[in-house]
Amino acid sequence: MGSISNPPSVFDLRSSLSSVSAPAKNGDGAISRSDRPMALDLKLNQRKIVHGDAGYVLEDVPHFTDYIPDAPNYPNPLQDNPAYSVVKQYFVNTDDTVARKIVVHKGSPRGTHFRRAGPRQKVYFESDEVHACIVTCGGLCPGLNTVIREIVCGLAHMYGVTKILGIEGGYRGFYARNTISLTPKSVNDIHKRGGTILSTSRGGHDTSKIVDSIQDRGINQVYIIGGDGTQKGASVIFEEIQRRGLKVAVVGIPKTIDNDIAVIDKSFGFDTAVEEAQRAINAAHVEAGSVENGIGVVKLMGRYSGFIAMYATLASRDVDCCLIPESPFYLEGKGGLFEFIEKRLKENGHMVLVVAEGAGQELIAESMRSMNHEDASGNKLLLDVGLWLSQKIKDHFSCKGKMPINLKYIDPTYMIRAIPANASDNVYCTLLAHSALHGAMAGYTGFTVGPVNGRHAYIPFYRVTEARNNVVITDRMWARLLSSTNQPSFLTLKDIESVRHVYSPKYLPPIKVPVDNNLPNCGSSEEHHDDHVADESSLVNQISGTTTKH
Ligand SMILES: Nc1ncnc2c1ncn2[C@@H]1O[C@H](COP(=O)(O)OP(=O)(O)OP(=O)(O)O)[C@@H](O)[C@H]1O
Ligand SMILES: O=P(O)(O)OC[C@H]1O[C@](O)(CO)[C@@H](O)[C@@H]1O
Ligand SMILES: [Mg+2]
Repeated sequence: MGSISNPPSVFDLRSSLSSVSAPAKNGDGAISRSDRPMALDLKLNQRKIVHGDAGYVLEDVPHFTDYIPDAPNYPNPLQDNPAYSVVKQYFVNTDDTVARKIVVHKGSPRGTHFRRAGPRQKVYFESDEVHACIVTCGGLCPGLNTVIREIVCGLAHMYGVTKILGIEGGYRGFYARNTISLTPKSVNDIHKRGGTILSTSRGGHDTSKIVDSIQDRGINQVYIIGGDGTQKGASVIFEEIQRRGLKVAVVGIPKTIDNDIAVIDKSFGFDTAVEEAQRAINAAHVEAGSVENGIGVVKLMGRYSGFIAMYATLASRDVDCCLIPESPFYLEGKGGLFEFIEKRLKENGHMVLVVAEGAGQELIAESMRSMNHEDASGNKLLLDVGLWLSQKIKDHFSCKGKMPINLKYIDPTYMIRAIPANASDNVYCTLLAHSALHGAMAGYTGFTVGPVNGRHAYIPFYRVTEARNNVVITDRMWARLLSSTNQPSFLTLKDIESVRHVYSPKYLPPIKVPVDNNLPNCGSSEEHHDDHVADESSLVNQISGTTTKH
């Protein structure tokens, strides 16, 4: 496939380890601790990067043979399976890779690629040797049970695996709970239920206790379903397993209702959540449209990323304003939210506002002077922006001389994630589960599965854990939203330039917030805030829209 380069932080494990003399192994095929060569320790956890012609780069995932050079392999039993053996080219070509970027220019380098997911001709487990386990961590997401079901049924029906354990209650279940046996019969109907039959948790990641439990139980395939935190946890479990020289495949299946996992096209359950959010937005629209100066406020999930709010808004077309964590906003003065609400009420007599739970946190902190609480996993605990914003709007319009309003606040947050997956998410979950188990059977480990530009791929853990997927407010999708709602962008040209250069909510420049500590604030809405005065330049016009919404 091309030459392998060795820049300082990059090196090819397979070629380097082939020069390490084969160490002694214990009964389960693992290299015993005392016999493990130093070279192995030093070369573990390095990235596998292969360079090819014309700027081609493969960011490969680890394989058993990287640290167990003489791991035996066997023909894939699928070749004798009547359902699959008739499929032309059922097995993936070992050289198939998936491009990270598909929009390219003449002469641009071929760029980063990932190994294509799917069944291989050779497997590194015999069917009766496999002892798999499945764990779900983090928050709920539609489709969790479908993924569990499809891993169990896929392993059983395609590879004849009979030993599959469910780890209950997330990571801490490895060392603090009993396991449950999973069979195709016991999981048959679970995709019709929301939640996870294995239950889940935050916190409790104790790497050595988890790996001890895996080793003690003789587990050799670990399927870990969860979000960004879970994938970080899976990555350190994999590192420890590799350090101990165990033949154990560690596979991450990305789960996040917020759609904030990098590289993959979309996370499962996201479409279902967006669909369910429509019901709340419809209710807000009906309520707002049935009274004079009605305002419907809907809070949707999205801790750091506003994808659910953005897509729910775009899908609904009833939303007048969408606020997300990535796009700072302000309330008072020219170009502020209150001015926009007043304008829209005068034009239409009602309006709907969708706010992602992570939006406006700095504004709330400013007026409440409290923040920085964390959950068991270390995630920031958010202040309730929906309640806060509703109160602020009510206070503003209750001032003498302002128009009377009728505001209804709808908070469907948990309702959009505690439901079963819709049809397309269910199919997507099947593909994820199959990609995961084909990869584990083929000896790959330390990877996350997911679609990249429509093709399923094996992605190294570091790729999905080192950055978060955010709505890019200088991209066309956010511009589409702004032109659909015709809301102000709340940004100056300077802000736009800053987000272009360093895109991440935590790097957003501090926004000058009008003083709003005294409730209710009946200050003049004519007050000018120069930092936010809408600039008439073409860029601002392009993203803020100018026409009236009906
Ligand atoms: N950096 C980390 N290293 C090891 N384990 C981690 C790390 N971050 C999180 N975890 C563990 O991963 C599990 C899930 O993390 P978290 O609660 O952040 O949810 P998540 O996987 O990000 O899902 P969600 O999308 O619901 O937030 C927890 O048990 C937590 O202890
Ligand atoms: O209340 P819990 O279970 O901690 O989950 C809430 C969080 O989980 C998510 O759904 C996913 O991270 C966020 O949108 C939300 O902030
Ligand atoms: Mg998370």
